[in-house]
Amino acid sequence: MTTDAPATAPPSDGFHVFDTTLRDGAQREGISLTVADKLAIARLLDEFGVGYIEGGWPGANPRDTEFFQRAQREITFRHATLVAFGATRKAGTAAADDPQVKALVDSGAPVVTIVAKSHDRHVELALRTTLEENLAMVRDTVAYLRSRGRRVFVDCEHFFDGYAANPEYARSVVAAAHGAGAEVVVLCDTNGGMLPAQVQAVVRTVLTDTGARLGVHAQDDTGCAVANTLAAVDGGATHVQCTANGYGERVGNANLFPVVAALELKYGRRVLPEGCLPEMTRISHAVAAVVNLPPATHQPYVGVSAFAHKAGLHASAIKVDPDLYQHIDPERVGNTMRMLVSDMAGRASVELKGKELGYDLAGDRDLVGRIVDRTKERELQGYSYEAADASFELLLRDEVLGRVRRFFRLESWRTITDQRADGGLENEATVKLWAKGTRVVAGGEGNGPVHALDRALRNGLDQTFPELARMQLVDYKVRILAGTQGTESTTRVLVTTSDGSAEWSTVGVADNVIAASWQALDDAYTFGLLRAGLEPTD
Ligand SMILES: CC(=O)SCCNC(=O)CCNC(=O)[C@H](O)C(C)(C)COP(=O)(O)OP(=O)(O)OC[C@H]1O[C@@H](n2cnc3c(N)ncnc32)[C@H](O)[C@@H]1OP(=O)(O)O
Ligand SMILES: CC(=O)C(=O)O
Repeated sequence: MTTDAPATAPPSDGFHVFDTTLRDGAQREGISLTVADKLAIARLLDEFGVGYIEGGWPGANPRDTEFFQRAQREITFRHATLVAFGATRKAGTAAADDPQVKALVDSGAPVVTIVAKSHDRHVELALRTTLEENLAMVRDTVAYLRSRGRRVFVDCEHFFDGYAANPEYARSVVAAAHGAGAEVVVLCDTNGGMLPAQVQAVVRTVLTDTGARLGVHAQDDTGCAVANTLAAVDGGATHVQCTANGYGERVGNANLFPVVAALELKYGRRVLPEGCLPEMTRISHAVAAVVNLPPATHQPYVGVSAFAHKAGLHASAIKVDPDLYQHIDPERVGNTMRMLVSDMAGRASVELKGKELGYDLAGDRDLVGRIVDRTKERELQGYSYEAADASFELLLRDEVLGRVRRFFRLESWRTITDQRADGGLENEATVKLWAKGTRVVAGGEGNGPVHALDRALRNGLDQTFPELARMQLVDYKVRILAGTQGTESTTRVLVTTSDGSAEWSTVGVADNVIAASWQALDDAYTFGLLRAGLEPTD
């Protein structure tokens, strides 16, 4: 991939999806990527089918320099071209003598993006040079990189603010870059303060005035980065710079996923290779896992809540046709529709949820009505079934069967916490249970009373149900529901359990946190045993 030979440009009508997660995305507070992380993200973005991956700023730090060396050795890109980012030469030096520019060539990346000042005030205050010298810096750097066989994109920093202050100068920077051989001149809303109508108008005018191929790079400080990116496309831009999940400096950048989905599904523009769009949800979540941030649940298109329906009225229409309350079929972006059951549910919500869980409730109005009523009663007591699918499934199952069937029944539990004089705490629990007709008494110790209770329960049941060994609690949340009553408040406990191949969530509600935890644990293991294919005997 390393080359000093002339690079081949893509077809002139080829729209560019340019990803800068590894450069601008990494500028987000809280993200710190290793080289291995960057390689993993580059692979994911290539799988997703973006055209360009800006990998970082070679020469600015050893990590980015190493990334370019390793990416070209270790990754066979199927769709993407690797891009190195840097700046125009320093004022008063030749581009060939500027170590920063040399590092861009040495990176071996076939495409280089250079950031250039296009706002006169920035040239004078930040660069501390003349307007004419800045134009020369742009021309020289582009021409030098072209002479070394690189395709060049120029990011005009603060373009829209600069255009508002001095349109003639901002335009002259675009013309200088274009004239020197830049393939795309990217108009940047660096401070993120623009609104869509402004962006569209400026892009359209600059396109007419300069004839340069234009791109857009929008920061999200007004919450309009995606809209501004699409407005630029409306104005004639054919290159969009985005980041996965909108990661980026300050509040972030234009989010790659809604931008690409809008271009493909709303504009009808093919910007990804065939078959890549349905990978979108998986890729978004996988990138979040690598950067070690939780995936945003309410992110458009790819969030777990993007197609989750809670209101009963919505469900009743969705039962007839999902299109009535969804702007697209979620499968087109690899997501799924989900029904949430809560006290806002109606019969249709329960029927659809039942179907999702494998129960055909259609045609039994009384049964569905009983499930709705029971759900609403329990929600009033503090249960929350939208976050506890497994507990809802047990409730539904009990109603369908007309009675409660379980693998084990509680006789009693007890926990003891000892505070020792040396400050240490000891927690013990005892459970008395009935399972398969046998009375079981078991104890357990733990680093808290709930942990001890969980251990006691498992100690009591592990001989009878060896399947429990595969299950473990992966999350435990407590919420106090009636805050005004202080320590007498009702407590809701949500537990998430995993058997290594799936996770499920259960809920318990009681005045006492340990009693609420017991209910959630009871549901968790009951559901797990059902999932393992066992039938309750009791
Ligand atoms: C809008 C954006 O997000 S652009 C991307 C910004 N990304 C980053 O800054 C991350 C990586 N940056 C770095 O590692 C460092 O800032 C480096 C290595 C690039 C430079 O570090 P230093 O040499 O110590 O300089 P420092 O960061 O203090 O200042 C930047 C210098 O670049 C100059 N500069 C800023 N923009 C440009 C430009 N478009 N063209 C040329 N020079 C520029 C500044 O005037 C300043 O020059 P000076 O050193 O003569 O004062
Ligand atoms: C180039 C860039 O990151 C910006 O102008 O915001």
